Amino acid sequence: MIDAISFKNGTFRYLDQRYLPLKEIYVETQNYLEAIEAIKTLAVRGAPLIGASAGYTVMLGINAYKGDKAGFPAYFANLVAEVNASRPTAVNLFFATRKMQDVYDANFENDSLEALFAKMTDMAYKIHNDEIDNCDKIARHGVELLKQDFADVLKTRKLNVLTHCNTGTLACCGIGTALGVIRLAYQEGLIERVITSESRPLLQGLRLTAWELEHDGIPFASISDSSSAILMQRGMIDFAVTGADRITANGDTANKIGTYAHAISAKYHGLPFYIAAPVSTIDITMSEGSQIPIEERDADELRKIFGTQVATPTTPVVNFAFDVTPGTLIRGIITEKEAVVGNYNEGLARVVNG
Ligand SMILES: CSC[C@H]1O[C@H](OP(=O)(O)O)[C@H](O)[C@@H]1O
Repeated sequence: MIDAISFKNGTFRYLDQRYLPLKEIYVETQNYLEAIEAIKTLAVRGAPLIGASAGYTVMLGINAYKGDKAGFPAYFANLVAEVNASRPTAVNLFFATRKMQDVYDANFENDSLEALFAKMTDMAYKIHNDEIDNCDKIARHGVELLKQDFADVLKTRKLNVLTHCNTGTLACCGIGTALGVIRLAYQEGLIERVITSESRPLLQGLRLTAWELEHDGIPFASISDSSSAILMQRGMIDFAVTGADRITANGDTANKIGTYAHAISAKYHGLPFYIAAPVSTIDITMSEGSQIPIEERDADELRKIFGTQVATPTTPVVNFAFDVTPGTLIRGIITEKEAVVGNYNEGLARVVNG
């Protein structure tokens, strides 16, 4: 499996995804500010991977602390605030720093700093390992839902699936969320071909998902984001499944920009649209999607294509990195605990609190 991130002997190591698929460049750092920059610049990206990286980033910051116990609370509070400020939409980041905060809250008073840091290190590894395990469970629940929804079609043929952005090992630590469902479905003979939309402007689909599928030998074709409607119209797509960065209590889902357009087109063509995501992506403190902070990124991400100027430097740009798909457009939200089909307020509360 691709080694997207790891943490060993106080060093955070990551595959810099900005250079994929043409170059595989690994970076090692013990500096938490460098790790934060890697998250900000999408050198490491993908909601579950951002969460795992945030846990390790907190560990880098803790390991750099040279003061006494009395000074640690203020240092730790600032460290968590800096990590939380790296990217606003993927709730997994805040889920991870919350888990590290919980270990601090439960143990700071009675533990030495050394004992506390050992427990926080364990938590950082747990966050990462849990996301790896979650992918396998999500994949299983997703395949069972596909077998249920396409029972008749699967008697005579395999399915063609659209996915957006990258939700594989590069984004999720394990086999992936949406791409994990696709990988297992392919292994079990359900999938004919994967359609990967390029995911402008940073091309996570064209660069990263294509690289992972090519690596696996799974049949696929890449398309421009605006091509999904004609492929649906021509019967070249049977369903779509994507990941998520934040899912609110009613099932509204923030994901890579372009997801909403695919979901509208799927609805128009009568095709099911699924979301695959771990429970760490569900934020039931938010009742609906309009509350989700949507990251706006630098205008040059559109004006340039990987360093090549394609628009004038003064071209006005609106560059939302995510959009929100209403739960009403989503057939099912597939988590590691179960696939929630409709009635999201009740079902998502069940998987979060259960
Ligand atoms: C399962 S990864 C979730 C999510 O993260 C990606 O965003 P980014 O590449 O900006 O980190 C994309 O929205 C994926 O679907």
